[in-house]
Amino acid sequence: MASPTTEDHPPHIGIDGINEETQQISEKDIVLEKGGEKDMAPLPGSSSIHRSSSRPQLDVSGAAIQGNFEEKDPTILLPNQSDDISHLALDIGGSLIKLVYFSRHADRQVDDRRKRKVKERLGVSNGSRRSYPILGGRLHFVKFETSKLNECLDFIYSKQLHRGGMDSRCWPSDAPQSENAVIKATGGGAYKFADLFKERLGVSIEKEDEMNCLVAGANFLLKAIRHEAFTHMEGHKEFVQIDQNELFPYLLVNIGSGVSMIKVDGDGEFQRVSGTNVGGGTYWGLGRLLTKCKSFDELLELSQRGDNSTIDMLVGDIYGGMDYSKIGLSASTIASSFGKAISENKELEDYKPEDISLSLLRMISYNIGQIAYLNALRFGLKRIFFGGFFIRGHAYTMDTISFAVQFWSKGDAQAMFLRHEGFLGALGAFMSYEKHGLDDLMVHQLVERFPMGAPYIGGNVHGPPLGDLNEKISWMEKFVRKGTEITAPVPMAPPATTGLGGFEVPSSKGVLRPDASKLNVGVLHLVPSLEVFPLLADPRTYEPNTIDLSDHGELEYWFTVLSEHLSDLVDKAVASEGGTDDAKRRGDAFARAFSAHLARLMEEPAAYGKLGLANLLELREECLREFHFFDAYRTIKQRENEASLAVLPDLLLELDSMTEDMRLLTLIEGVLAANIFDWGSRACVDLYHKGTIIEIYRMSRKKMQRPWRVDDFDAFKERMLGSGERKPQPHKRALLFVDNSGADIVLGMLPLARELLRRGTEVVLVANSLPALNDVTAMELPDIVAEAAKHCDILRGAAEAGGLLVDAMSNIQDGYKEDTPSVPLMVVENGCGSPCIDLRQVSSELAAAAKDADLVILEGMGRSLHTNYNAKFKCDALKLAMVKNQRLAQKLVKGNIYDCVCRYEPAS
Ligand SMILES: CC(C)(COP(=O)(O)O)[C@@H](O)C(=O)NCCC(=O)O
Ligand SMILES: [Mn+2]
Repeated sequence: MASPTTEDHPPHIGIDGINEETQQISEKDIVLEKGGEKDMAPLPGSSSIHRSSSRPQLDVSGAAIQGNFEEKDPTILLPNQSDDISHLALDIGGSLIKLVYFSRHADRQVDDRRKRKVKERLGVSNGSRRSYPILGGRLHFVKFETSKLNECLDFIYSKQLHRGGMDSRCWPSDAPQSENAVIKATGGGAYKFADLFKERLGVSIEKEDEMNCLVAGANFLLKAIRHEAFTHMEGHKEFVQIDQNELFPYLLVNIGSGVSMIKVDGDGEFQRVSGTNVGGGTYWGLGRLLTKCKSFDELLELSQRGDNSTIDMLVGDIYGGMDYSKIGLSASTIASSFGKAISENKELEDYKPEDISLSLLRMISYNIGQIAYLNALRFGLKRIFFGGFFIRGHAYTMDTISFAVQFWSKGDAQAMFLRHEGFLGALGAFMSYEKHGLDDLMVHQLVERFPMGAPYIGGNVHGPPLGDLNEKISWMEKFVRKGTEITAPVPMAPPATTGLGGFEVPSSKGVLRPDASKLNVGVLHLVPSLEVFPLLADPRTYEPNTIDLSDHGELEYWFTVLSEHLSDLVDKAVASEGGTDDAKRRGDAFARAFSAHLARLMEEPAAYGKLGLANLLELREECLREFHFFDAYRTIKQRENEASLAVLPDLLLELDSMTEDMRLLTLIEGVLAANIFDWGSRACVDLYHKGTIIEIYRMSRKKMQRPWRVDDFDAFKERMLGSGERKPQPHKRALLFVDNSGADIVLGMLPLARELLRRGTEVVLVANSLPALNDVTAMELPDIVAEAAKHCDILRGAAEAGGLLVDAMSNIQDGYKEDTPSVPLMVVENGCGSPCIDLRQVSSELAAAAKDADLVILEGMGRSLHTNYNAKFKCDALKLAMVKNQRLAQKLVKGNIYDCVCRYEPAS
């Protein structure tokens, strides 16, 4: 093997991100000044991560939750904490600077009685929280070209990241700066630019060993991020579920300017087993000389149009166009990179730059893939993860590396790539801050978001300062004008392979935008209070999405649906904010941002992780919130609630006059019929022009004849009412995942809840934490229940018992109240703000409520069809929805729009 190993220690060996020049500088800067002592930076391969003690640390003594303990992002008061914590870390490589920084969530101090009552009644515990608190907050990933270091320093300064507090709302920027402010950094530039940081920002760089950081970063990502690792073969990206218990050992191949290969055996347990000096720097350096390209990305983009057979010597060139099939080589396999150049009487100018670029890319990628595999073989490692910014999410590079690994291992080993490929070192440096509390965060406590702005910062497209809405909007306005390519979906060509050997031409074509890799990572929201829903039969195999958008036809269809909804949604959103000029401007920016996301995902569906329909619907809501539209359907919801509450007394009278059997059927019919009030469905919205709310409700009720398309009503009835003389035990506690406002909740789910209460079952209404379309929220529900309770003793008694009526009932005449003890009716928030629900990440109050529940009712298309249709529960489950989309009806239930689903599954 041509590449040197660690034992050789040749002077030219490439360490990721450090070129020869920076290494020389590092040699003299490697001695750290620390109180006059000389402290050597740890050598690569040392076995544990260096925990700084000179760094100010979070002082968690006396820590307490401020305000309400069950806040989604609880604020934790650290009374003994001085404000000089700087959770910013850097990886300053030869070509790129990577920043990871933490910002605390804005405080959301709502004095919410409902939550306190729920906590009291359900005994909500700390859940999986550890003994010391972690701050709810966000991890941001940003990068700059090293040549634009000044921009990076400006960015740090503008956000005051060096001053201690990450978030000017928490730690005012005019707070006195700590004398000894320190920032953790790794990479050669941590040595090279230390003085500049001191001069420009007044901060000292505390150097962290590069290998330690890479490993710590990779371990964190592989354990904490669900869709982090993926395979990439012949243009097809597939996320790999990593079982934490089977993660180690693995080979980490970090491709920076040079390449490091590290055998990782555990947290802080690793050894740099090999490396090669032929890496990203080689591609860029040679490529620049040979093609005159001005940037790495330009060179990479050039390769997309290249044909390496004009310059590489292929097997076919040697064998007269034939395969050498006896040893498994096709005619198109590269026999010798650049080999044709020796036999042709040509000069450099005679070769196309694009062919040269492709030839170089293939040469280097194959070489790295092959060396990586040989090292995996040497140590018996099955998993190889490739990271580093050489890869840049570039499909062809990944395909080439994968091909090499597959080819040489004969399919035994697999190359895997990481979404945060370039941030391993910076993340590791971040992890080296002591007691930030992130080391053992779990997958369900992290939610990744893709705001407009953050991913674009640095490089040639500049994003707005995060959090500044106004600048974000003007940036969106400029951005769409500038980056037109992002709004134009690129069709995906099927890969062209040649059977035995390599690819003829890059199989993963498409436009490589210069900012491509910036779009692949979002902001990690750390929400310590999220938990896995305890009633899932098997959380490991649970997949929330029913519709897998990796099917291109599906993807195209839903993208069209969402694009067509957009102008209507913008109108509603703008109207909800009074139709002001500011609202219109924000509406415009939202539409641009969401369209840009759609275009990006159309081009690369797995760019943000595994993509299902639920993710798209959630992205839309997130995007609205990003442009400060917090409840676009507020007025519509209010109007529909009022209209439905007005007819509720008549409905209850009608129900009470029925037999038990008849009543149960009418109640389920009522839920299905009222689910027609869905402002997310194009067909339903068209219907609303044709009549009043009550007229549409009646029409829908009339069409409810059984059998429904999926009809397990008889089984459900038998469980509820028994058969013959046998009267079954009522359920102890039912969780009702409610959906829309208006008729859906008032005339559908509340009467069903009332029936369960009447039968002695405790009822927990589970509603959204944040608004999404016309879904009812947990904040809104107590008032609706209180209004309904004015007409119903059962609801009133239960709501009182559940602590829902403290305020709302004070205006009811005393004479009306009864003292009969009642099973409680409660309301809990589900932890999300989407029309769908991922039960791997729910609020801790819902998780607590689930502990004693033996019946789950999921209602609506989002929660029971788009997600959870195939979910299995430990307890009885009923899924109720009207299918309000023709294509979904055909695909899921082989039926038609407005068909209904009543799916009952006893405890598994
Ligand atoms: C967004 C929704 C899931 C909401 O449905 P719900 O959960 O309220 O029943 C649904 O309206 C939907 O899938 N709409 C997009 C498809 C369409 O317009 O046909
Ligand atoms: Mn809904």
